Amino acid sequence: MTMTHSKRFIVQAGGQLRGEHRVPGDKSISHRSIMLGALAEGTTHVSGFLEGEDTLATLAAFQAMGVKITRPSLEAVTIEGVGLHGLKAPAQALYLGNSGTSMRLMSGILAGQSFSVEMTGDPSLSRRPMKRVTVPLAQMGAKIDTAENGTPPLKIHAGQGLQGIDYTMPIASAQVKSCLLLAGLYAKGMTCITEPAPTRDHTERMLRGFGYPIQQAGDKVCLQGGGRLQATDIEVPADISSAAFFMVGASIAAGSDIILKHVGINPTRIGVLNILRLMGAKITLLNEREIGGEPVADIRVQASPLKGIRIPVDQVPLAIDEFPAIFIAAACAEGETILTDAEELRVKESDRIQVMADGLLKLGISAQPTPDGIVIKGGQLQGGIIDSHGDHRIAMSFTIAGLRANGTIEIEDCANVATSFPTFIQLAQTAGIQVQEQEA
Ligand SMILES: O=C(O)C1=C[C@@H](OP(=O)(O)O)[C@@H](O)[C@H](O)C1
Ligand SMILES: C=C(OP(=O)(O)O)C(=O)O
Repeated sequence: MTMTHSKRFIVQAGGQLRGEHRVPGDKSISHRSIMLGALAEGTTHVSGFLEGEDTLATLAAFQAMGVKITRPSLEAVTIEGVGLHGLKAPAQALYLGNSGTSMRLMSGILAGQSFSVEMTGDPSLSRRPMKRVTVPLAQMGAKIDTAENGTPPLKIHAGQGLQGIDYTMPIASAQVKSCLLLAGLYAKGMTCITEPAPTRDHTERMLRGFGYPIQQAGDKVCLQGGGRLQATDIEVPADISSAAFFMVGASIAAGSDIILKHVGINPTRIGVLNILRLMGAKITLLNEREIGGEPVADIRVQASPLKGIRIPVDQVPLAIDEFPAIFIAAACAEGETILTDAEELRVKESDRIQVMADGLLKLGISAQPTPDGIVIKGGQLQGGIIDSHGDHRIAMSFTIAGLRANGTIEIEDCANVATSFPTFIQLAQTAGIQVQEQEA
């Protein structure tokens, strides 16, 4: 399969962000709503679902395994759960597109099935490391074949009979933690996962929401296999990872004043908010409330001068997907911003350290990659041509950069923005960015 280069964004320099806007539903929660809804007993109704290519890949995969899933409207999904043991062998390999979350979490679920199944992905997903899940799953008893270097496709063999595990993760990864907890549902005995640093805890919250007991103490989370999930209704909040582009945009563009409605502010997801505040951003949380076990707020962001900082290492896992946007804030800040302990950025949809550094250099900003981070010196952004390498978050970050550039920015290979934020261009235009999308 060849990479699609089918879309290009053209961003005119300048502008400011105004108004009240709601970005689409949280991607992590949307994936999990399909997975847990499918494995539950009874009918789960989801509202606020992210209609993105990644989450639709998860949805289609469960349909292919015999789960009846309907969509009464674009953002509403009804899942008729089949119970933990009701999935059926799909007729062919499950194609998961660009979505690491789908493949890693589903490998935990599929390791517990009585049928064999193969998972494949696009060229980006086919380069991503899977040993982080296949190694501990093998310790639980699973038999999984990968390509030679531990990358997809993954072939999961039937009926291996999993055992619980007490596993300390070498990397802070919510995908690994979630994969093993989901495998733990099928395992004999207890499965316990210890994380080296806190990561997003949607799986734990949602398992509880589906009535599954979870024990948590400090950095360790445990569950006992062999229980059942009870269907529930899920209201998905707006995705802070999508809101992040507009939080940075409003901070850097003079005169901006924007409100982002109904955004999930789970403490394990608000690294971007904490980091921007440390840089001097003016961010106010309004109308804080809790919906379906997740904290939510409207986020007001007003333009304000930013300064470079050394990013606290404890914030790194809490802002892991927001760094491309944070790097644009750093490029507009006074002084140097230093990021360390973030080597994980090199194995996302692209090498986000190198690809962002290359792009920032093209726009006249000094950006020095290091093995586990980057040093960015704020300055005047110029116009230029950027290769997003098919990475949605790179494409959206350089769109926001246009607000502070002194020339037109052209961004290549943007089709994958639809994986997480299919309405990005319309929302960006409505909010005040002069951006056009072209077929390339
Ligand atoms: O669990 C999840 O939903 C996710 C976890 C993170 O990945 P890692 O677990 O690899 O850090 C994040 O980058 C990804 O976009 C979504
Ligand atoms: C890393 C990301 O997603 P995934 O791992 O699901 O591909 C992301 O959305 O930035």
